[in-house]
Amino acid sequence: MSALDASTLNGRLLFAIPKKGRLHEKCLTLLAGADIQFRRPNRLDVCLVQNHPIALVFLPASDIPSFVGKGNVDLGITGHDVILEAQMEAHVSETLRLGFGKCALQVQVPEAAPVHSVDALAGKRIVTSFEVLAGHFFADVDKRAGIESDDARTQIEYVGGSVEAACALGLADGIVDLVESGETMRAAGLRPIATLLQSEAVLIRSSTPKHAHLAPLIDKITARIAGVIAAGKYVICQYNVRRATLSAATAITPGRRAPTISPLEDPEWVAVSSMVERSKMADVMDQLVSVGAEDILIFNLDNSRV
Ligand SMILES: Nc1ncnc2c1ncn2[C@@H]1O[C@H](COP(=O)(O)OP(=O)(O)OP(=O)(O)O)[C@@H](O)[C@H]1O
Ligand SMILES: O=P(O)(O)OC[C@H]1O[C@H](OP(=O)(O)OP(=O)(O)O)[C@H](O)[C@@H]1O
Repeated sequence: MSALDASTLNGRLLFAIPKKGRLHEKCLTLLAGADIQFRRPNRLDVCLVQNHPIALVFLPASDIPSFVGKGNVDLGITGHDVILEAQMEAHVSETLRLGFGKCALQVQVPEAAPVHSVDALAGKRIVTSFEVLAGHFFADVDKRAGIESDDARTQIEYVGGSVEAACALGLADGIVDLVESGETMRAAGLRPIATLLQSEAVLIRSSTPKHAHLAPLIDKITARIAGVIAAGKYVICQYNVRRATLSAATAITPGRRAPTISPLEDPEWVAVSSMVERSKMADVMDQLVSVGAEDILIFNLDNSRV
């Protein structure tokens, strides 16, 4: 392919994807599920989609909120946390929660430190990659502690990564960092004392889009991605049940709109098919057995439009 220039991108919907890190691979899986086809040339952070008038732009997750918020890019996937850190929440609409990249932003201190609430960190040193959110949070802590002079305020120091090492290195009394499994925190000998926010990956678009003609394509891509997410979230539960206990069974599997009920050769029995949340599947099957359902089968969904 020849080198990209602005005219190649003209008229295309620009869709920002995290170029590396925790969200990257999951985004590629989503794009494949939505049949967004592309080949990314080595080292190029912009590439053309083959089957839609879209160009993918691979950017650091933390830069995506401002690109979308300022309207330079039409659509993006990033973390809810970095939208708040970039102070872009008024400039982007979070149109879909994507169900991955779930984590919490927490204040952490060394296991052995005699610190049990954030108030004990007032005026101390905090290291973080989230200096805006940590700054606002500790401004409140300082206020509660009656700290007014600039010299006495909690010091917020930015680092770009490996935040968890800061206390052991003697650089901080506490850190503000993301926690998912808690493995990194425990390995670094830290414990949480407060949660600033919960986050997950989200699909975002500009609140003040520059390219009105792209709205239908944005809606179509959003619907496709929603379908892929729903397909991962739900399973199809199918079973046979006596007509006499049908209402008890369908109360357990009401479906998203209504269950599908089909007659069987035996007039006393019906077959029921219904969408069930994957996380509730085992519980639902136990309950169906308890009301006399038989031949209970679960099917995965490859894709959906619900
Ligand atoms: N441990 C985690 N579990 C789940 N989601 C996470 C986790 N860490 C980060 N995230 C989410 O992924 C986003 C990107 O974080 P990640 O650490 O991958 O950044 P990055 O773009 O690779 O930058 P860097 O490598 O410079 O830290 C975060 O803003 C957050 O929403
Ligand atoms: O609770 P856990 O499951 O251990 O995940 C938390 C870790 O994940 C993130 O860092 P990442 O590994 O993405 O690397 P980074 O430190 O370079 O940002 C975050 O900054 C924590 O360090």
